[in-house]
Amino acid sequence: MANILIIDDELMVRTLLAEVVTSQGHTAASFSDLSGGLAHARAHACDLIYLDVLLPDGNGLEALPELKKLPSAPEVIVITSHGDPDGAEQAVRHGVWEYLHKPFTVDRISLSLERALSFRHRKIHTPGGISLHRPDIIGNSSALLSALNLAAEASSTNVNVLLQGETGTGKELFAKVIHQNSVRSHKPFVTLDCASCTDSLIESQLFGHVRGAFTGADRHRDGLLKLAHGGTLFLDEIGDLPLHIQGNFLRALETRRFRPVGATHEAESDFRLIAATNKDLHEMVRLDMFRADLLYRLRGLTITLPPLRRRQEDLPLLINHYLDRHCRTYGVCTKQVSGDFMEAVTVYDWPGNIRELVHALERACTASQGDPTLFARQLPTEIRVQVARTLARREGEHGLMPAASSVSTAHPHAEERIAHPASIEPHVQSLPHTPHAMFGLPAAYASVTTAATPPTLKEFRHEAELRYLQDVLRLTAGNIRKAVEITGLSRGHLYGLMKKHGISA
Ligand SMILES: Nc1ncnc2c1ncn2[C@@H]1O[C@H](COP(=O)(O)OP(=O)(O)OP(=O)(O)O)[C@@H](O)[C@H]1O
Repeated sequence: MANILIIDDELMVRTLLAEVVTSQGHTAASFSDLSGGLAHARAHACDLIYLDVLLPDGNGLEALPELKKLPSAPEVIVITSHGDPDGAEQAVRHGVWEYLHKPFTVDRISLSLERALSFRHRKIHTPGGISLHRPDIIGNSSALLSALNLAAEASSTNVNVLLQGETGTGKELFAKVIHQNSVRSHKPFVTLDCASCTDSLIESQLFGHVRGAFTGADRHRDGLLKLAHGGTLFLDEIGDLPLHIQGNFLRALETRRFRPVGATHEAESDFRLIAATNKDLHEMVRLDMFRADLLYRLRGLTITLPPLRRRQEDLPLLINHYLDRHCRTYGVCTKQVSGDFMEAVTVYDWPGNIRELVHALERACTASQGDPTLFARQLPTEIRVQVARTLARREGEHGLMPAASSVSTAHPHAEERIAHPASIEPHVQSLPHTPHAMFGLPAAYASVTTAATPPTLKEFRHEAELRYLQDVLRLTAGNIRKAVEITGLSRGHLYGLMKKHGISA
């Protein structure tokens, strides 16, 4: 049984809310003004407060900071007038559980009450907050955990969710996890990538069409809104939703009613919306490319996913996870990563985020074949080019490279097996290369992006191979046994390459 406080100046609203609350076995205390409600909240522990915005003695939203600090930390449902998106937005920004538009139905109140109390129950009974089942979302950085907390909150509510973040940060993954953890999990999760549909197609994709609605419409077809009934509609790249459809979609979002193309009657669907974008929707609103009222609606709860470069502490976990997966997929031996590999992935800024990391690991995995250790040279060339440039820039700025030992490693054993640049410093002090430059990238790298005629891939490979062999032999002081161990080549292959490049041990 929960204790519910109702603060609303309309008798009808107080009566309706109190009836629903008590019919579900909870207690209700009602007040028509803010001061009476606040006094009650200070004196009695509450689980949930229904709070009207416009009250005779003040604005309910202004009382939110005090209500949130109450020892019982109640959930708050703000009651706003219909068609007041700003009030709704403000309510959400104040961290309230949900907002209800007047007039509301008994069903709507019951549903929101049930969800708010179930959220509270889980919050109170789960140490450290609400749990979220997220086997596919890897990482424990604080930036990711903040996003996961919001996802947990989103999964306990029915509010619209807007996922923001650069490409490859996991927006679709989060959308699925929110759906899977919600009460709608047993219903469909329906996806539409707004960027991949033509303007003419997107309307019938969303709303469906009747037979004969347009040339080629030879039969009635349900749209995605309908298919998502009871479940979740995930609109990816919502910034690409054509302007002329945004109005109809907004209406569907507000009323859960819409008209299929060519139909005379409206259809209904109880869908929950999760939208994603990597565009700046506010800027699009400013440029009249996106409707402001739709943006307000979308932002019931906004989750911004951090780029990988802001959560580098997750790299070891992500690398382990995906290396294991790729090794299983390709049936190759389990891989470890070397210090220079970790350094490279830490220095690189991953503009394609986790998607790019996943592909880079896959390529490294296949490139390394039977070698149990991955080296930086097995990363895609573009990544190594960027790493080389960044390191060179840093060297220019600071006069020296960052210490290799400062780079975290996922596999300390790999470090033991592979001569760590830091551990061979005495050998190389007199050499023109710094330890990093030894296993850095050949000079041809710079010309790839700067020269008028960049080297061919063959020339580039040749130089990289030569430079690598020279560095390994310098590092091992010409010890072929050690060079074989480092390179992972057979003795015969190593000698063959040395001969090709005219190198003697
Ligand atoms: N935290 C994570 N843990 C493990 N894998 C992740 C994580 N985040 C994303 N991924 C993986 O990265 C890839 C890209 O993720 P996803 O498609 O969800 O990104 P997105 O932000 O929706 O990208 P886009 O904006 O380009 O559509 C997927 O393979 C996904 O499984």
